[in-house]
Amino acid sequence: MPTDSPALLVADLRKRYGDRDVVTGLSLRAERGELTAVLGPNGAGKTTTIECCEGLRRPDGGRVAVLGLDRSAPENAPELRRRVGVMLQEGGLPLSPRAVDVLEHVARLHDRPGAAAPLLERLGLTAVARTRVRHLSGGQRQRLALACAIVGEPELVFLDEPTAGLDPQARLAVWDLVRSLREAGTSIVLTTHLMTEAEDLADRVVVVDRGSVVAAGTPDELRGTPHVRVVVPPGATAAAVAADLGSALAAHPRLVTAVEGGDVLVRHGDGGDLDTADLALVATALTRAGHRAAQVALARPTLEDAFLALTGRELRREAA
Ligand SMILES: Nc1ncnc2c1ncn2[C@@H]1O[C@H](COP(=O)(O)OP(=O)(O)OP(=O)(O)O)[C@@H](O)[C@H]1O
Repeated sequence: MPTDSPALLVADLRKRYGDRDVVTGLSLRAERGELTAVLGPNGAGKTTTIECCEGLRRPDGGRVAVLGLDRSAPENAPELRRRVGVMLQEGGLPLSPRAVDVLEHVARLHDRPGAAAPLLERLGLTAVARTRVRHLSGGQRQRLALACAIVGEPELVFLDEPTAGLDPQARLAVWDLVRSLREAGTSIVLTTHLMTEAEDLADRVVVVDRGSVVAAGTPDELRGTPHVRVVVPPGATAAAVAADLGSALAAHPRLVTAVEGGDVLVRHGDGGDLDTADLALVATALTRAGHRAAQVALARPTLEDAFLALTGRELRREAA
């Protein structure tokens, strides 16, 4: 069995529902011991992709290798069930048993499970441990589903939108747990449409839009470098301010001016970081060009900005 294989390798994955192509040649790689976030708007195909990786859906094309094992080979299924944890978006929990019984049942399916009680405590579920699943709130069920995914101490865990619908306190508890799993060396593949979740937790982010990967890298790589953002004052147009600023900065050819999203951005032509000295240069140039009312700031692009730049659409919008 290969030991240097990545936690997950997806190559040219394709899936259609009826006559609709939902995953259209998607390839990604998640390294062992890392947290890989699959980030994309609602409907981008994240769940479909992850369910193909979990063995819950049969792809129409492409290959999936999990921990170096071919996902489509039936003989690998028992081993993958032991070594991989899965948290489904809808929970997939039986409704009649009590929460603790579900968790202990799942734990017994694994070779070396962790203890149920500390996990319930960590996820704020101790008080409802003896409550039947059907009487748990949506957020409590979701946390129980997370507990079930990790109680077997799997090498790789798939978390499909683990914090969707949770209140801020429960969300922080889940993030905390996910961080400590990652620190303990578990490989994690997490889908999310929350930019902050990807930004704060992930070693690497795979950005998915309309069924394929549009970018992949560390959060820093995807965000790009700090730039100076000029908010155009009322009565002026971004194009006019950019043109005036470009002329005023002509003595500094490394500073490149462009219009983006209604603002004027100044970047390093060679891709380097801008600093406060560059900010001062831009502010002085704006004053010289007669745009004294413009607001200038050193800005670090967010993943939201990166997504907008890549797709021309906002992350929080439904995929068309
Ligand atoms: N079983 C199904 N039958 C038909 N269409 C489906 C099915 N499951 C998903 N779809 C459609 O496929 C597209 C991708 O859905 P998917 O759930 O994979 O996206 P997603 O990125 O996970 O979105 P979300 O963040 O909302 O969960 C959506 O348009 C969805 O309506």
